[in-house]
Amino acid sequence: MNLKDYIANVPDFPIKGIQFKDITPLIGDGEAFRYATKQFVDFTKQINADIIVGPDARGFIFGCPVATQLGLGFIPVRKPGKLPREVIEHSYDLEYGSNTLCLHKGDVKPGQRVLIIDDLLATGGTIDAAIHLVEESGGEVVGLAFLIELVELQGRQKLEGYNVLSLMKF
Ligand SMILES: O=P(O)(O)OC[C@H]1O[C@H](OP(=O)(O)OP(=O)(O)O)[C@H](O)[C@@H]1O
Ligand SMILES: Nc1ncnc2[nH]cnc12
Repeated sequence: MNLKDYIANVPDFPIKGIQFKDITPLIGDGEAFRYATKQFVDFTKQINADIIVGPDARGFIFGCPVATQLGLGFIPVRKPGKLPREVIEHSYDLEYGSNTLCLHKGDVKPGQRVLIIDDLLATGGTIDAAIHLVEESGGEVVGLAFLIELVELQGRQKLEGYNVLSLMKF
């Protein structure tokens, strides 16, 4: 299966100059969604992760099915004002703006083997923030998995030393 057939390119969204990669055709197709999830499940087994972390919001779409298929927990990393208990937070820039991500204090346990799953790696700001939060909690980031990597934006440079999987490169 060629997963690229299920990604729509949308020029100038959300602002002029951005080539937005729309994943909704992929997740709207049962076979394509299952195929992508299977790649993530195989990677999770291979690196022996014991918990999945996913950034708000598209990281939830791919992280949750992997967690349920393997009987692992899922921990959300969320945008500000969404998590009800005490959080730790980290701010970052992205391709179109800046943001802050939050993680409930104590959700990731010291020594846990964490796989972070997100839909897309662009500048790497989001994943870098998620890594900071997991490591500040004492978790060990044993893998980073993305559906899409935007190679020109060089997000991978921020991820040296980590085990990175991307299912598609644009
Ligand atoms: O590598 P980066 O430059 O950080 O960009 C990648 C991030 O950007 C998008 O999320 P966005 O913040 O747009 O939020 P959403 O998932 O709620 O749409 C995408 O889902 C990644 O999380
Ligand atoms: N070009 C892009 N397409 C979709 N999501 C993104 N997140 C950051 N850059 C993106």
